[in-house]
Amino acid sequence: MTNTQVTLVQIDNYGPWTVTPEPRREADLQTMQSRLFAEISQFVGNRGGYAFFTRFDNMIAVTNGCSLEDHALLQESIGNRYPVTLSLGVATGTSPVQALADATARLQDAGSAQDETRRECLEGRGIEDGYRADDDVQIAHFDVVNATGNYTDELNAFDTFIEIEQGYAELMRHMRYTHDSLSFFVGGDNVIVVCPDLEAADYEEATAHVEDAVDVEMQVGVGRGASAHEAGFAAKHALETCRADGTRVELEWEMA
Ligand SMILES: Nc1nc2c(ncn2[C@@H]2O[C@H](COP(=O)(O)OP(=O)(O)OP(=O)(O)O)[C@@H](O)[C@H]2O)c(=O)[nH]1
Repeated sequence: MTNTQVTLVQIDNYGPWTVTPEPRREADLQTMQSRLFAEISQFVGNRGGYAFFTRFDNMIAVTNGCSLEDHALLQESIGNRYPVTLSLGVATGTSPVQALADATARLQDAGSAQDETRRECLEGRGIEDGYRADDDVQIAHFDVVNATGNYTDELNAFDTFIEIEQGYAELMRHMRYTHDSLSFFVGGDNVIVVCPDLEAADYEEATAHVEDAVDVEMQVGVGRGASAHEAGFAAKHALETCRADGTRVELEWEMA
């Protein structure tokens, strides 16, 4: 049974900061946001987690394997080196959506994202040592079938972007509302989805739904593991099998 540990990362009082004492140069904001994401991705990734940039002012991470002490160290390190601070909400659950909802509620209870007195909060709890299992995380790695041949080498780059984003938008909504899963665009034509215990039929249904709705064909490899990295790495191998065999869904634990 999955037990996903999810961390909501929120930049403290970021909206006001972007316009105080007057609006800051957009390129500087973009540079800082992407550097912050890189920091969080590296910090969490070194501990087996995955971080997703989502809206940049709010980022979401799968942090199985990261303790609350690790989270506090991340806050301290960012606070020492950047002009902004981070608040973190942490929660766990069999449903990634519910875990994220709980992590969000922890931060919302601590104060508004734009409350200048709410800084560097660390709220919630993670999975205690001794309670981890090898199948705590299920990750599905989706990708558009032959994106290069159908889109990248055929359409102008913006029209390709629209097609890929349409596929992502349909998939993310469907996985959220039908399969209790969190989907994140990670670049190119790839979407990484953090899932509860789903089966092959669920993934078959999801890819068929996206193709019916927006005419974008996807394939998916799925893995399980004690951490996002372990599950995600297994998913990447399963996706390689889709590419090699022309199959649409491969579950790493059901592969020969
Ligand atoms: N983040 C991430 N991006 C990837 C990964 N693999 C491929 N990509 C991105 O996806 C783009 C397209 O590569 P592929 O998905 O291999 O190409 P394709 O044309 O869709 O071919 P098939 O997947 O074999 O159908 C690349 O340019 C990368 O940007 C991955 O594991 N992670």
